[in-house]
Amino acid sequence: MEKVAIVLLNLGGPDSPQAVRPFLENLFTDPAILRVPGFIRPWLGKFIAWRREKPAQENYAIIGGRSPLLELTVAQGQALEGALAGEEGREYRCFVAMRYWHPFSDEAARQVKEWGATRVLLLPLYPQYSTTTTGSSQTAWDEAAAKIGLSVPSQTLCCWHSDDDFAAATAAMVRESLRQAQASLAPGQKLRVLFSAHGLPETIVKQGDPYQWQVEQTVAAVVKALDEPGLDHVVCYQSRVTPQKWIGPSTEAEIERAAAGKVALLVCPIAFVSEHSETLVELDVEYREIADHKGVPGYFRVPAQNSDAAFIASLAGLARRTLAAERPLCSFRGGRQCPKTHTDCPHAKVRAA
Ligand SMILES: C=CC1=C(C)c2cc3[nH]c(cc4nc(cc5[nH]c(cc1n2)c(C)c5CCC(=O)O)C(CCC(=O)O)=C4C)c(C)c3C=C
Ligand SMILES: [Fe+2]
Ligand SMILES: [Fe+2]
Repeated sequence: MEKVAIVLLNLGGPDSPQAVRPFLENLFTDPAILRVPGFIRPWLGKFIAWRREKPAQENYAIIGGRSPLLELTVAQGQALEGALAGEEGREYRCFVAMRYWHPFSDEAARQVKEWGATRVLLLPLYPQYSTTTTGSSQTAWDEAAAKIGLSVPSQTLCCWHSDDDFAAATAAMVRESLRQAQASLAPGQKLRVLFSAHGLPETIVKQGDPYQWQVEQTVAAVVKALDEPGLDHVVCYQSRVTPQKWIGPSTEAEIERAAAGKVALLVCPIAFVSEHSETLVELDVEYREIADHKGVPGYFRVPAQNSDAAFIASLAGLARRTLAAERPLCSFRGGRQCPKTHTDCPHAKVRAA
């Protein structure tokens, strides 16, 4: 019997107000996030975390003082186990490895070893590859696996930005939200879909990160699956947290543009597949307030995928095809071949500057 451990890689989030500061310290001392010389990073990272603690705590306070990410990721794992169950000769078990808060990679690697996995599939819950997310998690996993002495064959499902089934599952959710939004708007009211992705400092994209290009591929695939001729839509970026220039247009700028044009908005989070502080607070509270204040004639949001059955089925298909090597395998396996630019991956392309 083959025992396949599917390790869900995710960001993690604080589980109490006291955890916000150490969570932020873990995030801002990650070399994939804070790209400054190593001797400055611990000091600068801790300083930025100290500065960010209060606003972040205030955000988490709105959703009960903690991130919902762990529960939602565990539920996705259970649903995925259900979708993969019953295969002859193979048993699947899902594990969760968070990058910046518990359970960390070494906790997950220990569990995988104890379970007696004969094979590992790393499944990042980020549809698009970024050196700051999947790349960073892969590095952390490799270090943890080496430390724990877990040495079974391992594959990484590095990115799935334009997978047909993922795009169809997302499009079905957008279609349902479009229908609800249109039903509550006055006849003839113009509506635009904002596909809002987490932003990234522009320098990181210039260094070869394929994230922005992959976000655009996701949006193109979802719009194609939606099949709504003439759909007014735009890709934009939210959650800027450092003073550098981040990729744009920003979601806030798009809200202002919609207000000026008297266009209603349906906002669809496109780079993260669970609800979290940036959907529940930034999109649902902060941006909604801006939209109301500026006079946007309607503001709606598409829910995140969470454990939506069609979405989970798309992950199951991706996992099966990757294990069977039917899906073009990314050269980014084991974190050794293209950890920096990821450019030699067959399904990653750096966006032209
Ligand atoms: C330079 C800083 C950051 C980069 C680069 C970055 C990239 C990045 N992040 C996500 C997804 C999430 N990030 C989340 C929280 C979060 N991210 C940063 C900073 C950067 N992220 C901070 C400081 C925080 C903490 C919250 C805050 O201070 O406001 C989350 C939410 C986690 C939760 O709610 O539990 C997600 C999700 C992506 C996809 C990405 C790059 C592509
Ligand atoms: Fe982030
Ligand atoms: Fe890839």
